[in-house]
Amino acid sequence: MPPKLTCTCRQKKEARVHVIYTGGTIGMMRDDAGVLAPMPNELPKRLREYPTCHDCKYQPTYFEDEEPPLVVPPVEGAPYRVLYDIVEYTPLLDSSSMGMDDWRRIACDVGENYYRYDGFVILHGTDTLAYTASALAFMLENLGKPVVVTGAQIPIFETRTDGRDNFLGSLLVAGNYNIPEVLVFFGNKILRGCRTTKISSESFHAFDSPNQSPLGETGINIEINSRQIFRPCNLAEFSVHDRLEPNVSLLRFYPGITPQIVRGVVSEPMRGVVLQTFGAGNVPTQSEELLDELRSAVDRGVLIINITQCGNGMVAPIYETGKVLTEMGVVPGYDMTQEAALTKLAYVLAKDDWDICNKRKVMTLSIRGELTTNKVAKINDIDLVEGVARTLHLSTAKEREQMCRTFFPALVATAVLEGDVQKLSDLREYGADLTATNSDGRTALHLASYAGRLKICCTLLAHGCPVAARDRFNRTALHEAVDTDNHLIIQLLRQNGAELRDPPEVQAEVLRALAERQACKRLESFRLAGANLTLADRTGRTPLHYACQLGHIEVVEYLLPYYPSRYIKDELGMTPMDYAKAANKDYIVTLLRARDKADRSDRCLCGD
Ligand SMILES: NC(=O)C[C@H](N)C(=O)O
Repeated sequence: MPPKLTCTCRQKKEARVHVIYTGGTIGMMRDDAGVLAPMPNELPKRLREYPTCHDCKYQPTYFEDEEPPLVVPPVEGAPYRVLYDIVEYTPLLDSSSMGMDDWRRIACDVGENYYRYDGFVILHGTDTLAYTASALAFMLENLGKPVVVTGAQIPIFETRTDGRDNFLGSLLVAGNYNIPEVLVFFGNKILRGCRTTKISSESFHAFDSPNQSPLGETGINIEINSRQIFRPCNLAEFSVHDRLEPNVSLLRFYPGITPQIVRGVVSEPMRGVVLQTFGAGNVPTQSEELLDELRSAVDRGVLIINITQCGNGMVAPIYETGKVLTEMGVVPGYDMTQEAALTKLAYVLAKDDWDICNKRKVMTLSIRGELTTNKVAKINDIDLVEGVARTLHLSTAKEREQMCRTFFPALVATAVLEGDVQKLSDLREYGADLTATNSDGRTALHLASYAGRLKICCTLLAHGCPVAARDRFNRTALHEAVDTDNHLIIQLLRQNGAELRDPPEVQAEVLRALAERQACKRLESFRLAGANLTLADRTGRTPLHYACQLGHIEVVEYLLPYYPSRYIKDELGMTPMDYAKAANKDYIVTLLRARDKADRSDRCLCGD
């Protein structure tokens, strides 16, 4: 029999928050010498006695078999009354003593209680709080509820404590806001967990997220910047990834660092290393020995990530001293904090079903909003690709490749139609195949020729897009350029070896129709594309025969220079002149005679 609720249902607007108390200053007490140490069983007991932390008059809804929950006193503007319970860890730890096993324990406890609560608060020491918050952000996959990590600089039992505000603020955020992220609430700021770093050992504003503005702030009101929230665009079920690779390390460069020190860090059994380099990602390049240590580690399969020592900004390949790392296969970590880079590396390396290429790739992508890459900033379409990869839960290289095969042609087509050469190059760099064909067998070059995009045609040809590719209607890019009378593109394609290659009888029919329709511009397009304007149809008649018979003066004038002989006879033995005379096209007869005269005098001048 399920346990009974003390109220028939949750009729009241209540939210349930599960608090996990791991240790840290927030719950510590001072001994006579003023030294702080954790005190087991004190925090939950005392909180019931603090009117600011527990409203003893409120009748909460809870199951008969559980302890009555604590209740946050009413807060103006908060939609829900927050009920909370606390589980206390044994032993309570100063966060300096915490490690991967503790992150795993917290993640699993969140996992086990996930569906019973609306949100979670983790009470934690401040010293390594940013590491735990970052690790949880990666380990809690497809998180759909807030998990707020907080602590204090002064214990909650003391008069000047910051712990009470941090604790209550965290409870309110966890119970009232739909923020599906691991957050850090500290000193009135709501920060993304995997962007956070500790910046002060004394200030109440002990945390900051250097490359990302806060997700919210508390003042008179709680203000949430909803645009900043990282919302997973999928409906996948929440899960805990509880494995982490322990053999990961941080290596901070400093002037004078020796190859031996580098070797000590990157050698067996190390599987991943985060380099904290100078400025925009630079290392000393004078020592080949030092670079060789890194190079051979990468070759052995050690996943090495490059982040900056600077509090602000990101690694970017703008200096020779930084480029050397990228060239040897060190992966840029952009603007990740050291906490995010290390914990992400431990998480990614423990994904046994991902191959090394995929692991390297994921390290450069934002999977929880932990980094900004200049690539993503440069081209929004790639956000789309990443978004779709996340939505579809694509994690293996093969799955991503399949998705890209579907997506890239559409993105390439957009870049082609917009004439955006930069976007096209970005897409290519990102893995798009510019020579690919769609289901109709058409290439990007077909489209660019049709759309009249000369520069795009040049780029595509330079990247090996086949000039002679025929679609399922047997048409080439040259046909597209002819059909749109784009003479510059026709010439470009011809210079690159394009040919019409249509059967002569087909070409002759087309040219006849053009002469009849007086389409001189199109005739010129065909000529530039390599067509022979004197081609005769099945009756032996050329375009000039038809133009003369119909009296199309402009067409006759256009065609004449391309006819070395105007006395071509059709199957009836008739020349163009015969047709002009028979149809009484006197002006054309005059034109043809004038042309004969001019030819004769040309021949005399040449001495023929
Ligand atoms: N303010 C604190 O919580 C510092 C403490 N040493 C800890 O990290 O557990």
